[in-house]
Amino acid sequence: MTTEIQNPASFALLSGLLRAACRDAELKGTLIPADAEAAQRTIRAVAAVTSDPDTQGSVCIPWAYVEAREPQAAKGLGILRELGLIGDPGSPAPWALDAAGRLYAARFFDEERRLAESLAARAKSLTGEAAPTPEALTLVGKMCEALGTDEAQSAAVRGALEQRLLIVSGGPGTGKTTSVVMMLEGLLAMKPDLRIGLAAPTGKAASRMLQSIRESLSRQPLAALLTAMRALDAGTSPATMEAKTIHKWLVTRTPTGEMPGPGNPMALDLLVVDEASMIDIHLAARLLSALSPETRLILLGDKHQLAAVGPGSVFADLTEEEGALAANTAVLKESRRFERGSIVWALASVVNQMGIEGDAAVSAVKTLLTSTEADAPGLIRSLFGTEAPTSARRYQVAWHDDAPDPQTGLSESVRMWLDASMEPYLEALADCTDFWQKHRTAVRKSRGTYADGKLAAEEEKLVGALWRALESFRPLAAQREGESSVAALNRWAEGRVTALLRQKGALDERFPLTHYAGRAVIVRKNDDVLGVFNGDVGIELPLGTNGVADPDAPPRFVTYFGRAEGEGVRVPSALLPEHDTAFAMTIHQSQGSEFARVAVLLPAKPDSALSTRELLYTGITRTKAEVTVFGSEEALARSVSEPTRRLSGLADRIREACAGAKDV
Ligand SMILES: Nc1ncnc2c1ncn2[C@@H]1O[C@H](COP(=O)(O)OP(=O)(O)OP(=O)(O)O)[C@@H](O)[C@H]1O
Repeated sequence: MTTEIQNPASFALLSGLLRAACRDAELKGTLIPADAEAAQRTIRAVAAVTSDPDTQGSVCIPWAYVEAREPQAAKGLGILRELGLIGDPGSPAPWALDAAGRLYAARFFDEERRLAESLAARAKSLTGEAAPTPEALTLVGKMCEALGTDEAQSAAVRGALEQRLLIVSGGPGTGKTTSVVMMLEGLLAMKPDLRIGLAAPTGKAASRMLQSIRESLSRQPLAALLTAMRALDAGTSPATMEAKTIHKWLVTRTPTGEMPGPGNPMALDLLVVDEASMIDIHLAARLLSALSPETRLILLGDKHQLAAVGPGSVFADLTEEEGALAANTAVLKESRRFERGSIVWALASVVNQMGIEGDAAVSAVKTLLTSTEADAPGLIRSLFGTEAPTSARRYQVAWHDDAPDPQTGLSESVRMWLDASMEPYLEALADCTDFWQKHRTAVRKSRGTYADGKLAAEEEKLVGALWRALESFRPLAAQREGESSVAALNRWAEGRVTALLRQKGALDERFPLTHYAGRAVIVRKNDDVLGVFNGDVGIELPLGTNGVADPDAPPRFVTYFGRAEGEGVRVPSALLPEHDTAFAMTIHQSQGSEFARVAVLLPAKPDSALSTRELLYTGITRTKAEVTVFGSEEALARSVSEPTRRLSGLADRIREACAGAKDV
């Protein structure tokens, strides 16, 4: 979200510094007033560019961009250079101008350069002892053959053995996890005591990767990895495997007792990073600086997804076609989730302008979104020459363009969608509420489960159904606040839930309605002790009165976090780290999740800089069955035609660093 992007703040700080230095020079008489005026105008142009929503999240500003806004900027630039405020990269000046005319806050330039150098240093193919053994190569070759992998997936799997740096980009269901499992098998065959780190920008994504590896292993049993996982579970493995957020890895002390960093790398042979498109330039630079040049690094992500909230577009820069890291990059295109020829595959392809571009892509998206199940195959055939897959999952798509009303901030069609999607949730909540009311005074344990085993099992079943109902739908919005926003969706959903509770006499309105049974929440911070992570979604349940009802005490709640396997986790709501209501979430927050019914709310203002191709792509690819897009024709057209514009010189820096990199 624009307000969360940090780099304009840092640019603003620096433009303040520039301004102060100019004033100082003017006072000292080293600048004549006309020059001072030119310099000030230039600084104003820089400030305007950095606060422009179109360039937010950028790491640098092209000088030509500033000049376009302030035609006399070249003169001002000269003055600022003379004052020593803008220098060549590497000079002590607070601003740096690179050879391609990009203006950087010097700290950003330095980060970009350091990141590029460490990537380049590990980009060479491995030779000598680190090179893959013929046995390991044969092993992965056989696995790929048995699975029938295509060239890209086979190259990715082989690449993990042959290189210290591997970047794998692929959309949902393109086989990233399956490939990682085969890579681990091959690497464990070479080194049975492999120290494996799994990392992701969010705790939820990190634990999901471990879970996906286990699930993938159950589909495709592999001897070395299965043995290692079993031994890991039993605590007897020579190998190690741990999943944590990147932030957590960066504060986990190494055997030296110090935090990892330059000169004190993490004690790992391999680090696999998932959801790498969510990593900003600061985090990427920190992560690379804390890795030994010997550690293998595998970055997994989807280059078409939204860029990080923070500055930079690291993953997109690394996977640039014909970029310097092309030999280290594999792009997986064959999605098993959205099969070639299916409607979501077609939509994602047109949004990403693959095969169809420009205005044709805009009109194709509109036609596809308004097609019926009967006419979609013919349409897809005419657009792509592709037949609908016979085994494809059935998907439904729709689009509504009615405007939000000022009172609710939602359009009528969004409200209807939400009401229909919430029906099973409200039914499940009604069943739960009846149960809780019936057993109001039954004795409960600290986390709200009933002391009586039979009651506990019955409640777990009802709560499980409530959880599944919540996980079956999710409205996703581009905006947090205002019209067509997460806040407006949450207000509407909250109204429905509280109305049900009120009707059942289960709402104590003497107290503020911050907590109530059935409230969906999303955790904003990791808490390792409680075992909940940033991005985890839970449902508040009443804690009960434990047989001693105090009529004046405010009701207490626990938050239930469902798990794919086994019983959910219950955490007293009073202990929860920072969290928000989450019947709806931002498209940013939805990365890495999927739901049967998805609504994608485009920004209400058609010219909003939030409407980007990456936003629409990320939103529609969260679906498992149905996706409905809500937004005006203008907002939809802009979302298809506007790619995210993040300006950075990382691809150039990597090219320079690779050209100068010595053999590792
Ligand atoms: N080469 C292949 N041939 C057939 N099926 C495959 C192949 N590779 C992966 N699959 C299957 O495709 C499905 C999706 O694969 P996988 O979970 O590895 O994708 P992913 O890219 O990790 O997905 P996501 O990260 O979006 O969950 C799985 O059922 C997997 O078994």
